[in-house]
Amino acid sequence: MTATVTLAEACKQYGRVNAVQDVSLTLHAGETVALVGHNGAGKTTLIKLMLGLIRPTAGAVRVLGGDPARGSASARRRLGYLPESVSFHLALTGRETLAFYARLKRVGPKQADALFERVGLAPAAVDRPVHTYSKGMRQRLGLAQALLGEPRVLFLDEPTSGLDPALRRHFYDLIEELRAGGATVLLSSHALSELEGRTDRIVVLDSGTRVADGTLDDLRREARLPVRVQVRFTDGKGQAHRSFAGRDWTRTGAGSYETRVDAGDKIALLQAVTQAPDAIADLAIAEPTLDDLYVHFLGRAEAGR
Ligand SMILES: Nc1ncnc2c1ncn2[C@@H]1O[C@H](COP(=O)(O)OP(=O)(O)OP(=O)(O)O)[C@@H](O)[C@H]1O
Repeated sequence: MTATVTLAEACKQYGRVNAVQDVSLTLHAGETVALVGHNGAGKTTLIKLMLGLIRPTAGAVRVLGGDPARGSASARRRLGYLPESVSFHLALTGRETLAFYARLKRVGPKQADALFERVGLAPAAVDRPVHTYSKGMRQRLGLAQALLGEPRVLFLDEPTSGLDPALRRHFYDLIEELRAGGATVLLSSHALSELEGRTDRIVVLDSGTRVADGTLDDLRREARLPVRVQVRFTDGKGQAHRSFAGRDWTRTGAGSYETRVDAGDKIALLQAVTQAPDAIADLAIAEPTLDDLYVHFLGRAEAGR
């Protein structure tokens, strides 16, 4: 895998605030990485370091083989950025706005026009002033701006906040296309549940420090959180089920019970549970969600302080 972004013990201090502390991180071509963390965890600061908008107080940042803060125009053209709050000149139309950014990136108007279709901005809207746009339309325009010049590395700060489910799905389809085309996509988000299955890797930041980094499976293995097994019995004899298959079960509804089991004991429990198939109307296994993992890693970081 080709590394496109490398941070080596990068730090950024604002006065006494350690916005980013000793973060080492490598992103690769064709990889979608989610950057998650609480408000003020340092996500935007980290993205600005990678964009070269600010310089690290200590450590090193390399993007596409160079120092992004030295910012050669050709290197910048290969980066795309969608900021958390997109603010456009409201009197300009969508087409004028994109043409403005296209000139800055030295991209021809044809490519800019093609992007409207790619991000799903309707032709009827393109020549209307931006002040008439809904939040979703502005976000599409923002994304078109970020995609100008076919960037090799894309930084998207809270890209789906405020978007309805259909728009979010369209947005993730686009991200998948970019990833398949070999781009590196880093997106910061608070919307953990929607990231599951949509990113290759998750990086958790807490108070400027990287506290976890891996695939969802890696994080699950590391966290060793219990798996929830839920069973619905064919009869409603409550008491008899509370110690079913040699475990304690908690009633969750009529005939439904739940128990928590270490990931390593899951198969043995399922074997025990399915010994009496006629007694079981339904069975479900709930792996720890990204929300569960996030709470775990933040709690662990707090305990270490
Ligand atoms: N220009 C700045 N001057 C001073 N402090 C700053 C500056 N930018 C960020 N900070 C501080 O650095 C820390 C990290 O902020 P940052 O915006 O990177 O967090 P974030 O994870 O993006 O937060 P959010 O999810 O709320 O957008 C915060 O304590 C913030 O107050």
